Amino acid sequence: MSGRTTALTPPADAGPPVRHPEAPAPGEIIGSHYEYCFGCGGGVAHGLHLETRAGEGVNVTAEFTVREAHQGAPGLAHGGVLATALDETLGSLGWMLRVIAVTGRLETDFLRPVPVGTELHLTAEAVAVHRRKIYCTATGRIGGPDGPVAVHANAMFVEVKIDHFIDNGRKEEIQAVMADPDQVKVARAFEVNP
Ligand SMILES: CCCCC/C=C\C/C=C\C/C=C\C/C=C\CCCC(=O)SCCNC(=O)CCNC(=O)[C@H](O)C(C)(C)COP(=O)(O)OP(=O)(O)OC[C@H]1O[C@@H](n2cnc3c(N)ncnc32)[C@H](O)[C@@H]1OP(=O)(O)O
Repeated sequence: MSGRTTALTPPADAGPPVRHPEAPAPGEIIGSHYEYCFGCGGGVAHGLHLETRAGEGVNVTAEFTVREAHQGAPGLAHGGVLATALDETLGSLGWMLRVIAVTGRLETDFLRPVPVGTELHLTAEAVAVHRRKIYCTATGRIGGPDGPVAVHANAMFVEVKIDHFIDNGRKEEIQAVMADPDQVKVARAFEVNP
């Protein structure tokens, strides 16, 4: 056992999340961070193709249409796919704080079944920051921004440096992204973080 707490309640000395001055403007679409990301990449045929927009605070919204390839039970979305949609939306909060962060812990409540063909409307918000830890929540609603809540997550992301990917990713893919000027631009955007 690591001895670390698994609680998703921020510690008493956590601070409020602060929107970075160079965060994308409210309403701006936050493009995919990686073409082959299962959550947002355009290069993954059966991926979620999630499209995320910046909010006014340290928050984002996103939409995802459940397709045949995303089923668990007949005609219903797989729970893991729904968790992925929440995870991906939460991952985009890094753009609002201008840090790279990976999921440390993700706790998901599944409140309603989600049929194939549903447009799931997602929101995510950072609620507190403690050292490298970002505490956040996300909600997915059926059919529209005010639709019934189908899924909800509480999560804790951990800030990392770009080396997290360079050191741990498979060489083939790392070399390919480093040779792609658009991808290097995405990585650099996070490195300049005053
Ligand atoms: C140029 C090439 C690269 C190009 C890359 C392209 C683009 C990059 C841009 C954006 C990409 C960003 C993210 C991806 C985006 C979206 C996808 C959705 C998000 C994901 O899908 S992402 C994948 C799933 N995710 C992982 O693959 C993480 C695997 N994991 C680890 O890599 C380590 O585990 C890590 C780094 C999490 C921590 O490791 P570490 O050694 O850095 O730090 P440490 O362990 O000290 O933790 C520090 C503090 O967090 C606390 N803490 C940690 N884990 C905890 C837990 N589970 N529960 C409770 N507390 C926890 C500790 O207790 C301590 O707390 P305290 O500060 O209070 O002591």
